[in-house]
Amino acid sequence: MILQKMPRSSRCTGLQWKLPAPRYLPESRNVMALTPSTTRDLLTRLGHHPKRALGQNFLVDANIVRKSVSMAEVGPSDHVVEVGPGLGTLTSELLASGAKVWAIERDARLAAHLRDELVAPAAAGRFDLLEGDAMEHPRAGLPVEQAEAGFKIVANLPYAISTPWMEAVLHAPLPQHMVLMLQLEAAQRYMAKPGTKQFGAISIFLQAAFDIAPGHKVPTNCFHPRPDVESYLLNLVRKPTPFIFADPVRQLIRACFQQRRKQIGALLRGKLPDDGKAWIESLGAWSMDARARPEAIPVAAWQTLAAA
Ligand SMILES: C[S@@+](CC[C@H](N)C(=O)[O-])C[C@H]1O[C@@H](n2cnc3c(N)ncnc32)[C@H](O)[C@@H]1O
Repeated sequence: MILQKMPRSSRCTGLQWKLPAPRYLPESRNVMALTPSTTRDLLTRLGHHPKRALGQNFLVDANIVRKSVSMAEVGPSDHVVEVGPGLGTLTSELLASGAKVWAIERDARLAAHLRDELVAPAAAGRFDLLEGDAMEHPRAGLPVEQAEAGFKIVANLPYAISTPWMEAVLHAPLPQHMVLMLQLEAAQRYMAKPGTKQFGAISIFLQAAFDIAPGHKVPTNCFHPRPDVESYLLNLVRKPTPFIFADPVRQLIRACFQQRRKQIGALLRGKLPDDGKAWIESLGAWSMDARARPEAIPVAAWQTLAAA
């Protein structure tokens, strides 16, 4: 499905975004407006029933699609990773921006559809599709040299893998920018501040490397079929000096949050050569001591644990 003549007004209630003009793929072979009914028709034509296990809730709102691409400021020189292109809705808009897209899709039927529809002359050489599991290829097969030179990620993620996938992505080389559709609850955990119930290991790993730019709640009627949960479009911009936690430190932090009501002094006993005493002393800079609970300790303090 190639998008054209997208409606300017959002079908989703409550969203008042200033939108760029729609962009088109000039050589489209199968022109179709993006609406719930055209999406249903396409699924019928493909004989495809959305799979709950693969989180197949397809975007049916052109404004959200355009907004995702414009939030990531995608342009012709960009290399963009997309996880789960599905019917190719977001992919088409990414390609229309002139970017090179590296996508990974697990569903064989959808992958075949994408190969048929998106290897259009307009996108020739700019669409690289891997059929497989994003947990095995979190960057969709983007070559390491290209990843090091710079890339972005724009995706409507399968919600079931969002956190382990995010953990995998938070290793070097990091994307410059990520715009991700997520379950609202997951987004709230990623954005959580210390001292809140949602603050956890993933909040620390993510916020050490990325600044959180303004995002948006997305209503369930922007998808077909409608998901049971609320969604959020998360906008993440890599920090000028991003911090990446080494795996052993991540394990230690995760272990601390598994007993989040315990005091940090007790949690680190036997886990570090000096039982973490020197690091705990350094928590004084944040007016904390051995009695602090993991959820109260700020991201900057956790970063110094790497040196302990
Ligand atoms: C929420 S849908 C998004 C589809 C499309 N991008 C859209 O916005 O309409 C998630 C997509 O991810 C695919 N998917 C699910 N698990 C996956 C995995 N482990 N690796 C790669 N793709 C996966 C699904 O088949 C589906 O196409």
